[in-house]
Amino acid sequence: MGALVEVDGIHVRYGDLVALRDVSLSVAEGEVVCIIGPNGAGKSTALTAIAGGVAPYAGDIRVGGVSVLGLRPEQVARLGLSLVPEGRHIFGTLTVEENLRIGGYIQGDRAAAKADMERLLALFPRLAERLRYPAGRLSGGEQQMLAVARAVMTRPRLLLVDEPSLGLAPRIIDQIYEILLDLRQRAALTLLINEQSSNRILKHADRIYVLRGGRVQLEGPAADLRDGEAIRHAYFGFGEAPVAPLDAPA
Ligand SMILES: Nc1ncnc2c1ncn2[C@@H]1O[C@H](COP(=O)(O)OP(=O)(O)OP(=O)(O)O)[C@@H](O)[C@H]1O
Repeated sequence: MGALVEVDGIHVRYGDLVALRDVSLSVAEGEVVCIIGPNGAGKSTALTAIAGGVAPYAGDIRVGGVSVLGLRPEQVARLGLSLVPEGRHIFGTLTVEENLRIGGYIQGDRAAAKADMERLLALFPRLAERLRYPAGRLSGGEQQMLAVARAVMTRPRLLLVDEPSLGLAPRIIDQIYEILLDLRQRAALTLLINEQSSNRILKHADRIYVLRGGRVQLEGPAADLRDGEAIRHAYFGFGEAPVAPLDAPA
């Protein structure tokens, strides 16, 4: 069997702006793959394209061997994919429990959804303590946990997560990653994660793609890139002075 996700030379534009140029990437079943890159590199566009939210004008994207071109996002979701978008998009006026039920509703099987919710709440004790809170009152980290938990309630085999660290304290980011990696084991999840900075990711990912200016500048096993030098060059451009340390806030 081929890779679970195969992105094959895609080009994406918004009007006159070309956001992705000839981007190819793949994610094998069970892998944790991370796309890193600065603001505007095209990371969100890549995830959105895989999830069927924006159509490439050239190239192909296959999930589980099926081309997603021409499919609506809900049809792509049925191939076993769930996207946790940047900014989380939880329903702020609904309770934590209601948000999770929506994920379960999408899955369809009520008994299985109930069992899933119980298992997930054991993994997310902070959510379990706040089941009846309006989700909009949760902290940023708790909202991120809820967004991940809700996505997992749809029983995906592939979870796409757009910048899970954004705006969160280091300790909370570590917790989110612990949970993501735990879910990878327990729920047999394959993960494709966008991040702006690389230090945590190099610890957790199997493979890395560096995107800048809409192009893949570098790809490789995280273990080969740990010293950070190749990533710095790809991230900032050869011959250009780094404008900020990789992990400095944007
Ligand atoms: N809906 C849209 N309409 C027009 N331009 C867009 C749209 N979405 C993204 N862009 C542009 O496409 C380029 C890539 O954006 P994208 O959000 O994919 O980058 P990113 O790497 O995810 O950046 P960030 O880390 O800031 O989210 C940027 O120049 C952005 O302004």
